[in-house]
Amino acid sequence: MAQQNIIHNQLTLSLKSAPATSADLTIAQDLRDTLLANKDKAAGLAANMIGQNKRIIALFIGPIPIVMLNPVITSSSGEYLTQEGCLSLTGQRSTKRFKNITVQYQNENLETHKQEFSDFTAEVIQHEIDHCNGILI
Ligand SMILES: CSCC[C@H](NC=O)C(=O)O
Repeated sequence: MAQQNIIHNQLTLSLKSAPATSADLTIAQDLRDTLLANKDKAAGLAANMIGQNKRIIALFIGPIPIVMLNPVITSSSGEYLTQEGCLSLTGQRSTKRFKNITVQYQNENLETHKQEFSDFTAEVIQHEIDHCNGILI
């Protein structure tokens, strides 16, 4: 369980991540620790940003760091254009996002949840799921 370095290699970050299993819970803890260690500059992280190609993301919902394994967007609405940055890249880039999303994921106890998110939280989740698919802004 420890904070890890954020990687910036775009070739590595362009790989699609594999499904997460119960064998990957240490990665989930490391990702949460790394997010907390970067709380002044990061809203969210994906596991491939710490060199682990597994479908795990972490993000702040208010002050609370939330970890999601195998997140999938099951519905979305309200497309808009926005500008985003990324800890693994420099500068800001334009990207399309949805204002409202429904996400199915497993928590760190491997329990399945289905939840709706909106606005900035939804934007961060979309950004991190893109990372799981090897997509950078
Ligand atoms: C608005 S989405 C921005 C997400 C970004 N994290 C990188 O994966 C960050 O700045 O935390």
